[in-house]
Amino acid sequence: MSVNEIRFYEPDEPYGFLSNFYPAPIKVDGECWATTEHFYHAQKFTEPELQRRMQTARTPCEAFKLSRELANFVRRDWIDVRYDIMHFAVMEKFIQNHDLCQLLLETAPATLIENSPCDSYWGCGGKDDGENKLGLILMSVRAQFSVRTQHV
Ligand SMILES: Nc1c(N[C@@H]2O[C@H](COP(=O)(O)O)[C@@H](O)[C@H]2O)[nH]c(=O)[nH]c1=O
Repeated sequence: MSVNEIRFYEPDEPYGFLSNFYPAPIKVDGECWATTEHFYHAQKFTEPELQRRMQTARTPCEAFKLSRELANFVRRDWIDVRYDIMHFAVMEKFIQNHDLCQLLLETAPATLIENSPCDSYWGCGGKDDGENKLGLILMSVRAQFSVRTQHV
């Protein structure tokens, strides 16, 4: 692995704080979410009851699995809105968790890559040719915080 590149995936591995499964709580419109993963999956649903089930999932993995079991109820425009929702969630994660924001800034200028063998949209995918959208969002958020820090 090049020093110019940081790969992350599981929350308990090195750089695991970059994962959405990492326990970094956020509060949105007065509602608390244990991880960005809980929040992200809840946004797939319009029914408050289903959102609640995501919010109260015991682990991010449980929210992930539950959202797949409820695939028939996912909002129709999900593919169109998921990127912006993820960007919002990741931004909030680092706005609201200052220690993690500092760690994120310390990863610069490395390229951040979600090392997911099974996700070629959010991660690098099995053949390392995925879109790595989560890594791109993290770098975009890092750049925004970096600019803010320079102007303080
Ligand atoms: N599957 C996975 C991670 N990948 C995460 O799964 C989410 C993708 O959800 P979806 O858009 O429904 O396919 C997204 O947050 C992505 O970063 N991360 C982890 O630590 N462990 C996992 O097992």
